[in-house]
Amino acid sequence: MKILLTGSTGQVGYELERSLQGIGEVVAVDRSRMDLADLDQVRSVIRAVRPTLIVNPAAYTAVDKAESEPELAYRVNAEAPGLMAEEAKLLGAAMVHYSTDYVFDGSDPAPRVEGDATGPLNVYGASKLAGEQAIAAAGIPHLIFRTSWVYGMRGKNFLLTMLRLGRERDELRVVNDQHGAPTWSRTIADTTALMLAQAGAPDSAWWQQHGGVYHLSSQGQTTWYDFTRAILETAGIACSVLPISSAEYPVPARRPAHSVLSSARLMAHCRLPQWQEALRLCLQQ
Ligand SMILES: NC(=O)C1=CN([C@@H]2O[C@H](COP(=O)(O)OP(=O)(O)OC[C@H]3O[C@@H](n4cnc5c(N)ncnc54)[C@H](OP(=O)(O)O)[C@@H]3O)[C@@H](O)[C@H]2O)C=CC1
Ligand SMILES: Cc1cn([C@H]2C[C@H](O)[C@@H](COP(=O)(O)OP(=O)(O)O[C@H]3O[C@@H](C)C(=O)[C@@H](O)[C@H]3O)O2)c(=O)[nH]c1=O
Ligand SMILES: [Mg+2]
Repeated sequence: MKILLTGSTGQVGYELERSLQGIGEVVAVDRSRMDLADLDQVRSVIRAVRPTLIVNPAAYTAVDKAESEPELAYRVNAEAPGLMAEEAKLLGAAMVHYSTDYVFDGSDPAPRVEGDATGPLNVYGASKLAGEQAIAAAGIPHLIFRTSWVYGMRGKNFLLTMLRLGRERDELRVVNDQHGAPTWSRTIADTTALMLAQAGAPDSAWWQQHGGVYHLSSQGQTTWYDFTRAILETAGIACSVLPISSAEYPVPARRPAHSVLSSARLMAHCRLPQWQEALRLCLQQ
């Protein structure tokens, strides 16, 4: 199996490059080789590589910036994945894609299941939802993993931000009214590989039976405030943390209050760690 992997410089893409080695021959392309904002380039790279499987963790992930760059966010998060799916169809290839808890409006505190009504509150979430819909519309074998609050020891993420700020400052103010599940990039990559090992080639019956959208998050839930406390405590950093409301932390994009995902569908296939366990393992690296 020949795998075209995008976004290999990102948190999830970096881990995938390693996790997918056992699944097939990985052709990793970064932005310099395939810019998702350049749809002609996306098409020509896919036609040159001729993959059996496209794995697409590349995305426009700057949630606040997206509010002032909606066109670019939609091109990268919706049009490019839609085009990848159309090209996959021509090749008889399958596609793995990633989406977000921010497709939900967060009004319901109960964990969201895959079929629940969506209602993104911000441009990023809306553009990611449009990407999901474009892939589904192509009618190809596909897996879309919706994950949440991704962190790891590289790239830009909340964990690294808090480790830095916690060392620099005496006190942090962190929102305590947004609920979700922090998810380690390695959990996402390893789970992807596990599912692909079960799935087999794009023409196998597995895709018909088990394809579609899956929620993929750590188990349990927390708030950004409690996550920060756990990060600092686990890393042994002394810094006081003050819980605040979202209103006290003004930013351009609205975030959902409750975006906990139920990963029950996925857990019929594999195990997912508690968020505290994954955090501990990540910080041990
Ligand atoms: N980060 C999070 O908290 C969450 C992420 N997700 C989803 O998970 C997936 C993986 O996210 P994650 O790894 O965290 O994202 P990162 O922000 O860590 O990485 C994004 C990747 O996309 C690449 N990229 C961005 N714009 C372009 C472009 N125009 N052309 C080519 N490549 C581009 C980046 O390249 P470069 O290094 O050149 O910028 C980088 O490799 C995404 O689909 C995201 O929407 C879902 C929930 C939470
Ligand atoms: C740095 C900082 C942030 N915050 C708040 C802002 C925000 O509400 C929350 C988290 O900050 P972030 O900017 O990391 O959050 P955000 O960029 O919204 O993270 C999201 O990214 C996208 C890509 C996703 O798909 C989501 O699942 C989610 O992970 O913490 C504080 O309250 N205090 C602080 O000192
Ligand atoms: Mg962010």
